[in-house]
Order: sequence, then C-alpha cells, then structure tokens
Amino acid sequence: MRRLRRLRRHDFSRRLVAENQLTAADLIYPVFVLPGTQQREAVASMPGVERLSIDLLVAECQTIYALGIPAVALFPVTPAAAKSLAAEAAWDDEGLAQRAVRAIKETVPDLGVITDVALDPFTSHGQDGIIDDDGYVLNDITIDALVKQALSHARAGADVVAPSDMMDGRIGAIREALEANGFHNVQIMAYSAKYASAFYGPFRDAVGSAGNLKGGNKKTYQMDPANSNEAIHEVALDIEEGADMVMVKPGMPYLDIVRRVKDEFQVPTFAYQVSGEYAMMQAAIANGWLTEDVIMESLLGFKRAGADGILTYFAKYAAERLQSGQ
Ligand SMILES: NCc1[nH]cc(CCC(=O)O)c1CC(=O)O
Ligand SMILES: [Mg+2]
Repeated sequence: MRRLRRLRRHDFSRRLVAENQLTAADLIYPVFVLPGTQQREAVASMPGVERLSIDLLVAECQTIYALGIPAVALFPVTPAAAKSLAAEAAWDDEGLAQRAVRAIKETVPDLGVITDVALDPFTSHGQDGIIDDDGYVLNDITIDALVKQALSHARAGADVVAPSDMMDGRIGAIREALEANGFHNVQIMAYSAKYASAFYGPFRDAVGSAGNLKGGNKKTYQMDPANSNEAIHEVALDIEEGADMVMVKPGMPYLDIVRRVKDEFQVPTFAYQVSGEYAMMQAAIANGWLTEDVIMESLLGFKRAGADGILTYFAKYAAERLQSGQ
C-alpha cells in the first residue's frame, strides 16, 4: 500500500524529505532610522520593532550580520520640518538614510545595505510622488526626483537601491543614471508588484507618514488587489528596464503572485511580509491565540511559493531561532 504517512513517522525522515528549507540567508531585515543619538523608540502597532538612531542601529547591524542575515533595508523617519511638497530632503547627501548607509558600511562593510527609493517619508502629504493641484501623483516629474534620490544613495555607498513607489519607467531611468555616473555595480531591487494594500498601516505609523496622508490612499499608482496578470506585466517591464531583483508586496495574501512571477521569469524574486502581517501575528501571539510557531511556518510558506528571500520584521527572531536549531 502507498502510505505517505510512512515518511512522516520519524523526525529523521521528515527532515530527509523536506522539499524546502528556510535559512538565515533568505532574510532581509527592514529597520527604521531616527535622527539624533542614543534614541530608541517602540512602534506601538508593531510590538518588538524599535526605531533606532544611527549609533544604535550600527550596533544592531553587527548583531544582524553575526546572525548570518545578508542585508538590511533602511527606512528613515523624517522630522516633520524636513518634509515638503517637492521632497527635496530625499536627495540630501547629509540626510538620515545617506548618513545611516555610510555609518553601517564603515562598521559592518559586508552587510548588504538596501535603501528605499520613494518620496513618501519626505512629502508633506505622504504620497510617494510630486502631486498636481488635484493631488494626482505626477509620474515623470516624480521620476526625476527618484533618480536624484537613488544617485544620492549610491554616492553614500548603498549596495542596493529599492524603488518602492510604483511610478512607470522609474527602473529604466534609475538604471541609466547609475550607469552614467559610474555606479555599474549598484543593484536594483524593484518593488515591481506592489499592491494598494491596507496591510501597510503600521509601517506608516512607524515612519510617521500616516498623519500626512490624512486617510488618503495610493490607488492611482499601487496595484489593485484584484489583479494578477497585471503583476506579470509590471515585473516584465522592470526586468527589461534593468532590475536585478524583483519583489511582490505584501506577502502572505499574495503568495499566488510570488509563484506566478517565479515560474514566469526565473529571476531573483523577493516577497515583503509587511507591517500589517507582522502586527496580526504578534497581536495573536500576545493574546495567546497563536503560538510563535506561526512565524517560522509563515516564512517557510514564502520559500514554498518560490521566493528567493523575504523582507520581514521577524528576520532577527527567525535567524536566532535557526541558529539555536529549533
Ligand atoms: N514607499 C512606501 C513604502 N515602503 C514600504 C512600505 C510598507 C512596508 C510595510 O508595511 O511593512 C511602504 C508603505 C506604503 O506604500 O505606503
Ligand atoms: Mg511598474
């Protein structure tokens, strides 16, 4: 009799036949950067996540590197006074993101540093671009700003720039500018299929853009959650324009998209387990409704769906757990 339970009988054979494996090398740790020194702030809607000033962040990065996590993704928390309609602070070479990149590369040079290329932390209205009088985000004018921001990150020493804004054509423009300025080896991780999702709420609290958005949404540039074929077109364009890696975001509700993208293109494909997914799981765990085992199960799900790596606020927790062999 064909008994599929036979191999499940013992731990040794369950391990031998496991089809997928999660390792620390699959993880990218998103971190929030504060101005000042010795600053550490909790994020209420993301229990366990802290915003850190650069000095504390550098120390944290040493721990992250020692755990075998390949890279961090930086998200600056911009003071309200530095926000404007045209988001000029985004390409300030002395900006928070730029200074954080330099500090990390100086102390932990082998840790990959990924920067967020998008204007929302720097606009007074919280949108990811420059708006017209009606509040519509202008595509090509925004691209000019994104190019300046990406070049500024590259000058600071960023290994990877990650445009998360969903303007059409920005990958091509950024790639061209990087090449023209001698940054031939700066990688682009494109947020290619980024959906207009309600799962980003806690992140907007963390970077302080929720208040600026005033309940507004990003539906005129981020994708409609109803769509799947459109994600394939978005990814195809970004690869053609010069992306080295592509991303699907959010994560768990969009694993079907991760699988389709991986099958269709076979390029390095990442998924972002976003703030709302983190908050949901942490809330249930804190209430005793779920155990922490859901964390590792959720991360393995990304591997099974075909992701090469996962951006997750659980990266440090997961790497520690993998190291201790649990
Ligand atoms: N450029 C904005 C950006 N970059 C990363 C996230 C969300 C990440 C998360 O929720 O964890 C967002 C939010 C948004 O689009 O409003
Ligand atoms: Mg696109």
